[in-house]
Amino acid sequence: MATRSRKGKKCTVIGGCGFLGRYIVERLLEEGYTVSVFDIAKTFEDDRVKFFVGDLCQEKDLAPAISDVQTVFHCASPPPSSDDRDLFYRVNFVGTKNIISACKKAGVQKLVLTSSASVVYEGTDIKNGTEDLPYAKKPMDYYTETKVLQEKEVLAANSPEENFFTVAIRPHGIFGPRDRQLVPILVDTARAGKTKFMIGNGENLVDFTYVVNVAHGHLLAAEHLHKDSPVCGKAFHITNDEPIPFWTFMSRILEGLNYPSPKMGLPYLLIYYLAAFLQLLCLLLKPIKEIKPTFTPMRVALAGTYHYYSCQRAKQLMGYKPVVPLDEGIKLTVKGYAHLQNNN
Ligand SMILES: NC(=O)C1=CN([C@@H]2O[C@H](COP(=O)(O)OP(=O)(O)OC[C@H]3O[C@@H](n4cnc5c(N)ncnc54)[C@H](O)[C@@H]3O)[C@@H](O)[C@H]2O)C=CC1
Ligand SMILES: CC(C)=CCC[C@@H](C)[C@H]1CC[C@H]2C3=C(CC[C@]12C)[C@@]1(C)CCC(=O)C[C@@H]1CC3
Repeated sequence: MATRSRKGKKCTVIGGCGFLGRYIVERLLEEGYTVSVFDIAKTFEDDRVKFFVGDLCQEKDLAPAISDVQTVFHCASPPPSSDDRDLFYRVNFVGTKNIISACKKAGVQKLVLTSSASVVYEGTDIKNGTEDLPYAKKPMDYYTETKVLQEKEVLAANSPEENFFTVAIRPHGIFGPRDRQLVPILVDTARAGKTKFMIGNGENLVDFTYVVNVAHGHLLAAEHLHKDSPVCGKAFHITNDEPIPFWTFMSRILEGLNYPSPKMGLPYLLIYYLAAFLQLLCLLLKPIKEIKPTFTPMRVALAGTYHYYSCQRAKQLMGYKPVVPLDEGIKLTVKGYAHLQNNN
């Protein structure tokens, strides 16, 4: 009993120096957990946290970081903007198999994976999609392709007979202060004068999820992960439960940072096929010059289609509900990015 209670509040966050990972760490500390962080790069200091710097692609690096802990949170991934197929495969697929193997050897009881709602997205409308939707047969990019492989691996590893329980959390469009993808890329796009027009008619509803709600969903999942729990071996959408027109959300952020927001829409299919052509051109020119287009087919699809998800399963099985409403999350985010304000 002593061993179990001693391990009970000890956990490791793999990818804990990242945008979401650090919020999970902060939430765990608030809840009285003993927290270790494993990451390939240490990006912050906190005397309450034990840091392990290593590469999850090397299973031997993992062992010291997960020794004597009950729960591992795995939220490491290469940035979705990367186009390095091999990196995605090594980190998200092979690396995740390393984590499963290392957890089982170390006697870790719970593995909480940060997956993505995008694992069912193929660039066409999804309205109030449930977790029962099939995995994307034709993922739109390498990132999504390896997130599908990763989630399948983790859920299949759920093994009550080995006292090893797994769960996958599927957030979508995570935003908040310290984000490295959404707001910084949006501001760069605005500064390049590329947000004069919106893609599509601006009516498509999308889930954007304030980061504290995602961290909250991860802790709820860990707390409900135990023998005979209906949570084991399942995926859960975690959203703000407030789908919003994509360009309304973007305009709120842009105007909050004093950038002009798009007023006119361009035909979605025209921009999508233009983006696909540009992607092919960049591929052909790669041996001569590396060009990274802002509007990739995936981003155009995300900007021009409906994609919002039901979190009913998380509400029913984990008692999930967002702790920060969307409007408040947007205000906190704008405030957190004052340094990116338009001063012209
Ligand atoms: N940002 C978003 O909108 C969404 C993100 N996700 C998922 O959430 C998770 C966290 O995403 P973010 O916090 O946005 O990413 P991030 O890039 O801020 O954090 C990822 C962390 O993983 C670490 N990492 C990468 N490769 C590693 C390796 N080989 N060994 C050890 N550590 C490594 C990085 O150093 C970084 O600290 C990812 O799994 C991502 O797929 C899911 C849905 C939406
Ligand atoms: C069209 C344009 C240039 C918009 C600027 C914002 C975009 C960079 C974000 C809008 C939706 C975001 C998003 C993700 C990354 C950043 C955006 C494309 C993810 C692909 C990140 C990883 C995931 O798991 C799914 C996310 C979907 C939404």
